[in-house]
Amino acid sequence: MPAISVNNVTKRYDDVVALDDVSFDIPEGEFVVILGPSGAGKSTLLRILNGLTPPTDGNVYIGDEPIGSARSEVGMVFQMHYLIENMSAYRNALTGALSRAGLVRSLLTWYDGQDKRNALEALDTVGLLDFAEQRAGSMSGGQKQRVGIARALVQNPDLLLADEPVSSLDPKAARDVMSYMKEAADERGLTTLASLHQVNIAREFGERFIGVRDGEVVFDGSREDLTMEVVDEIYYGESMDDADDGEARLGEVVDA
Ligand SMILES: Nc1ncnc2c1ncn2[C@@H]1O[C@H](COP(=O)(O)OP(=O)(O)OP(=O)(O)O)[C@@H](O)[C@H]1O
Repeated sequence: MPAISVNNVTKRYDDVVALDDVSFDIPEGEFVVILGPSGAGKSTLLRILNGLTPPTDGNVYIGDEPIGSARSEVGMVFQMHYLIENMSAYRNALTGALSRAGLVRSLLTWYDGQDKRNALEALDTVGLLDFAEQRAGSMSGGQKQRVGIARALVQNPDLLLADEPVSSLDPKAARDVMSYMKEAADERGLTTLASLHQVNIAREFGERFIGVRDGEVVFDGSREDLTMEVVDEIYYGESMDDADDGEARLGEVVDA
């Protein structure tokens, strides 16, 4: 059984078709990168997988459960990390446990010993155990994003979703964050979907690539298949050979 099954999903916002009859399966433990230009539908797809947005048509299964009943199994890392700046990295990571806690425990923000061990282990996974007591607000962008990953891991998800997790970071910090995320996914056998704009970083860490353009899946393949021509097709809707100006526009995307 695939870890994720997306079946004929369409999402309309009034007359905007954000996703148009999208289908794919993802086997357990695969690390998938979603590529596509601004407005292609990447965030919409991740929000549907997280149960935050219902599809207009079609359905999504996480394992054998339809999405909606499986939200706490899904951890999410956002572009804006949404950390509580005046709390320590450890306290922020710990809040990941609340998504699985009952209402009363959540309201009392009461954590048990296992939650605390999980938070420390997750901080260790992202290389921040020595910074556990540091205030999140005083951390670098890359460190904050790693705390965001730790918080998602504390949720003990089966599926990790990341919506442009490194787009606000410089290339070195972006690589660091992606390698911690990949390591965490490998260690824990997590199925992962990350949308990324930096094609070179995507190629380094992705095992499979799904290209989305105008709400449709226009590419689904391996690193070997993700040629410069394919990247241009995903981002510009035409191959380099067909481009009017013939400039190496992939460079714009790679350096973005
Ligand atoms: N809540 C909403 N209401 C109306 N239209 C929306 C809403 N959310 C997304 N859209 C539209 O759906 C389309 C897909 O948007 P989406 O945010 O999924 O794209 P994206 O690929 O994630 O873009 P970006 O890379 O800029 O984040 C766009 O045309 C967008 O304007």
